[in-house]
Order: sequence, then C-alpha cells, then structure tokens
Amino acid sequence: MLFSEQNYRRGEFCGSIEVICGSMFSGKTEELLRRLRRAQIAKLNVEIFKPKTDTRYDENAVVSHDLNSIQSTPVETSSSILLLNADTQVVGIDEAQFFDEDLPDVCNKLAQKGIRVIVAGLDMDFLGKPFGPIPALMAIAELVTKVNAVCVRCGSPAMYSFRKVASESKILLGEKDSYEPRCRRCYHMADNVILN
Ligand SMILES: Nc1ncnc2c1ncn2[C@@H]1O[C@H](COP(=O)(O)OP(=O)(O)O)[C@@H](O)[C@H]1O
Ligand SMILES: Cc1cn([C@H]2C[C@H](O)[C@@H](COP(=O)(O)O)O2)c(=O)[nH]c1=O
Ligand SMILES: [Zn+2]
Repeated sequence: MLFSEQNYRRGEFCGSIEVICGSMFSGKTEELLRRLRRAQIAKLNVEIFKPKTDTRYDENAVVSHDLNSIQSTPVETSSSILLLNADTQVVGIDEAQFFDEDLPDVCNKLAQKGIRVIVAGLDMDFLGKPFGPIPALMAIAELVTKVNAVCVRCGSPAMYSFRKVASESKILLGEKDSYEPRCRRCYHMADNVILN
C-alpha cells in the first residue's frame, strides 16, 4: 500500500481528517481521487466539494492534470459543506487552499460526526508562504501526506510552485502556462530563467 489508510467499518465511529498537500503537479488530486474511489468501492456514501472559484477544467468536477475526474459540488464558503446529505460517510475536498479560515472548524465538526474527511490543497503559494487554511488543517489532521512533483529543471523532487508570469496576486488560476514545479535549489536560483 502506498499510503497508510485506516480500516473503516460502517456503524462504528470513524471520524477523521486526512490532508494531502504539496506543490502543483505533485499528484494531490490523483491521490484524493484514489482514496475516494476506494471508499466508493467499499460502498460508502461519498460527497466531494471544491471552491466555486476553481473553474479551471470543469465547473462541477474535480479534475486532475491527467484529466481523471469525479463529480463534485462547487461551494462558495466552507460552511456550505455542513449542508451535506445526512447519510454521507466520506467527504472529499479539493483545492482547499482557496477556502476561508473556517474550513478547519468545518472539518472538525464533520469528523466529530463520524465522517472521514479527506482534504487536498497547496501547502505553499508561489512565494513559498503557507497557503490559506492548509497549515491549520495539517495541525488538526490524523494523517498528513505531503507529495512531491518532479522539478522541471533538474528532475529532483519538487515542493515549490514557481510562477512563470508577472503577477503578484496571491490567487491566479493556471496550469503549465503560468506555473512549473521546482525543487528548493532551482526555485531559489538567482537567475530564475524560464526554460521552455
Ligand atoms: N513536473 C511534473 N511532476 C509530476 N507530475 C507531473 C509533472 N508535470 C505533469 N505531471 C502530471 O501531473 C499529474 C498529477 O496531477 P494532479 O494529481 O492533478 O496534481 P496536483 O493536484 O498536485 O496539481 C502526474 O501524474 C503527471 O502525469
Ligand atoms: C502556487 C499558486 C497556485 N495558484 C492556483 C493555480 C491553480 O489554479 C491552483 C492549484 O492547482 P493544483 O491542482 O494544485 O495544480 O492554484 C494560485 O492561485 N496561487 C498560487 O500562489
Ligand atoms: Zn531542481
């Protein structure tokens, strides 16, 4: 097994919070999809949420860079997640860095109700600073999985999302057009030339 997962038996208390974090292209969404699909195979009731702002690939689906996808509900605020179906046993949340600061409280409430909550998001923004509610979620999670991309410059494990375009705005939706994953050394290189 790649990552440790607990055993879940219906009817037993199994509330928990799992965080999957890392840079862009590190496989956060793929790992989220893998865990959610396994929950569906186990015939658990799964609901998936993402912030309404994330319209990159699809308005109503969580989509990985390899175009694997799963249907989701876009919500404007984290508190809307609490309006989930009464029989939901597993909640998936993608692009969690874009949610408001109440997301950790929301996840705690869900976990206290016995729900397995799996959250994926960027731990750092393009400046290498902690991003939104992810650090607070990491602190309260039972399990934190940090995944790495491959540095596009040197092939080492990459944990930074280097922004290739001139924008200082914290939120800038984009793909390879605007970002590339880099390792610590290549991210901090003085020249920071973009190699195409
Ligand atoms: N530099 C890279 N390093 C790793 N994976 C990459 C890279 N560029 C493209 N990919 C692709 O991106 C996929 C991961 O996509 P995804 O799960 O959506 O990542 P994330 O949600 O972390 O941005 C990989 O399986 C791989 O096919
Ligand atoms: C680093 C950084 C990223 N973003 C945006 C760019 C993408 O739309 C998402 C991240 O998607 P992924 O599934 O993790 O590849 O976030 C941003 O707005 N600001 C940033 O600093
Ligand atoms: Zn590198």
